[in-house]
Amino acid sequence: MVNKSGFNSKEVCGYPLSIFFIVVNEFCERFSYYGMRAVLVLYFKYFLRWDDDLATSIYHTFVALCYLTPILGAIVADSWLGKFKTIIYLSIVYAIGQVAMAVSAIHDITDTDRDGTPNNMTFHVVLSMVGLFLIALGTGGIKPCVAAFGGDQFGDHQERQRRTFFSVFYLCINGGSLLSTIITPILRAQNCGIYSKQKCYSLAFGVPAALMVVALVVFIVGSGMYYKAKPEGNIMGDVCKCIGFAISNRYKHRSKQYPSREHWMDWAEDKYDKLLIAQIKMVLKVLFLYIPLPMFWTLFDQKGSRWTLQATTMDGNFGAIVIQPDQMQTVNPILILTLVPIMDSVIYPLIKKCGLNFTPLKRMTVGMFLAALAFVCAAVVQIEIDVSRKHLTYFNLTQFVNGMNKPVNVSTSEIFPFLIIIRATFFLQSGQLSCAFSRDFGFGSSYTFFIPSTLSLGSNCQESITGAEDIKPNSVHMALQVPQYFFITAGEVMFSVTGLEFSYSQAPSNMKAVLQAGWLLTVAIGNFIVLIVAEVAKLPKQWTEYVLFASLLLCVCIIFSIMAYFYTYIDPTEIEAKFRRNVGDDDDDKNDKQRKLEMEMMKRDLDRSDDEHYKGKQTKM
Ligand SMILES: C[C@H](N)C(=O)N[C@@H](CC(=O)O)C(=O)O
Repeated sequence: MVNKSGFNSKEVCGYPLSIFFIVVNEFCERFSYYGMRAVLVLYFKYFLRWDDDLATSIYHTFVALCYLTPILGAIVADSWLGKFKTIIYLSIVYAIGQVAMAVSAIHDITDTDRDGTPNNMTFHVVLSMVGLFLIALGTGGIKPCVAAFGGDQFGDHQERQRRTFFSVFYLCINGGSLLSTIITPILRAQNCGIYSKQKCYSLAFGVPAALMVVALVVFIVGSGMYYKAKPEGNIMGDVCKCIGFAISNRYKHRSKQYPSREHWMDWAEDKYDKLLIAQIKMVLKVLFLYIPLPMFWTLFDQKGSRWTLQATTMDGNFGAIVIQPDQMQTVNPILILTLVPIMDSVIYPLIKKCGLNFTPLKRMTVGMFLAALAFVCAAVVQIEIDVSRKHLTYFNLTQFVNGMNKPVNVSTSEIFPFLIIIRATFFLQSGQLSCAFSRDFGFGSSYTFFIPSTLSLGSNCQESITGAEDIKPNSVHMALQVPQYFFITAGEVMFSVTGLEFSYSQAPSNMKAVLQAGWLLTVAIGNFIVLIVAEVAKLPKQWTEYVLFASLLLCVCIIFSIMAYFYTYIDPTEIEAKFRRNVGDDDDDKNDKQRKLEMEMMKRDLDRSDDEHYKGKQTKM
């Protein structure tokens, strides 16, 4: 197949062979990212010994950084290295970051007294922060490049195949996320260590690190097959310069003696191309609409922090299997994989059949509302938990009272025979003699065991050890989190999937990446808002914080619906074509005056947005 730039690529069933490598790369990379992210907040809390607030703050700072760096990646790729090299270099940075995380979680490195806890916590904190910074740089930097690089592999005649590629790409993201969110919490729950045993965070970070190396190798293997477009120049820089010039020119001509112009961007006309100005106006219109959006992400991304911490105080025993608190996050990709097809093939067509025009902005508004509802559910669950228990912890706190007149060493290993139940085996040792006994634990329970003075070490001590329950096991079941996951994921489908499509359709051809970067920026800001609200509000009860977030999103949802009502959909391709016809056509026999008149009319059209409508009709909201 020869694509638009004359590049000859191998094809399989009408698809460029090269996309196979890109899709596998994405699967492994998302596995790596979501796998590491799933256990991150618990690593902060139980390995680094941070409190819930600090763990939540650093978690959201990290996520925010991951969504800030795409701008950097897009600039580097477009104006300097090109997408291929950017992906390779930043993937190496990313893999190094993941390895640093895995090493930072090996407690034996600094566990000089071999009691299972690190003795130099600063080493672990610094190494993990460096690791997280490199991961944020890597994952964010390649984010805008990989999907676009995949899109580049298709020729103009392969529109249908390109669309299918993006669907498969999205499925790979969620497939990778689903699998890793199941696997890494299992790895994290194991005990491992050289001298003493600890929860195996090193393995939970090590496997994502290995997957990132696999992602890189797969991408490099496909190297000879890719179409590698040359960097197109820094469009983001051009946009900023043009806006900067419009503002400074407007300021220079602020005196009344200068006639005003229809739009403030028109002040850039003295230096910049009219087409570029028209394209920037389209982008600004959408960016203005983005202003309330971060609040959605503020709630959405708390799945990995507050909701996971909430799950640690709940009972994960589902009969045949025991679900780890961090594994509850898998409900999101599972629901995504089921809800997206249901929405597309049943719900939306049904709404259309009822005669309702469920436009993208209406869907996004409903998505916000559903996310607010999810937090109301989270608040109700939290009240239930607070009523059921006072001491909240997932990990079993166990202490021993030694009735013998000699010191006894106690060590433990937890066994998960395919996650059937949490069973801990304790080894008691004094000199050469030892014995073992096992107990089943409920989630969150705490026990004190009594070692009787008559205990005979060296024989079976299963029956001799008695225990008293200090803290009852968590009684509120993790299944109660399913409604909040359902609403937040339904919200994600309506808000995020629609929003991405909306941004793409409303962006001028050369500025789709700019709008994608703007979209990702809303995610970053949303994560910063979590920090600000949590810090400023400092609410004593967790459920009140959930209610506060739900109320804030509800207010923002109302503001967004009003803004959306006044938005009129445009068709950027048509507007661009009109401009090109008029600006670049030297053979045109129209005289300058007439051409100028037409240009003015089009500009007015664009400013008022009353000639182009969503799907050819006047569509508000
Ligand atoms: C796993 C999420 N449901 C998902 O689809 N995430 C996307 C979009 C995003 O959050 O950036 C992804 O990881 O690319």
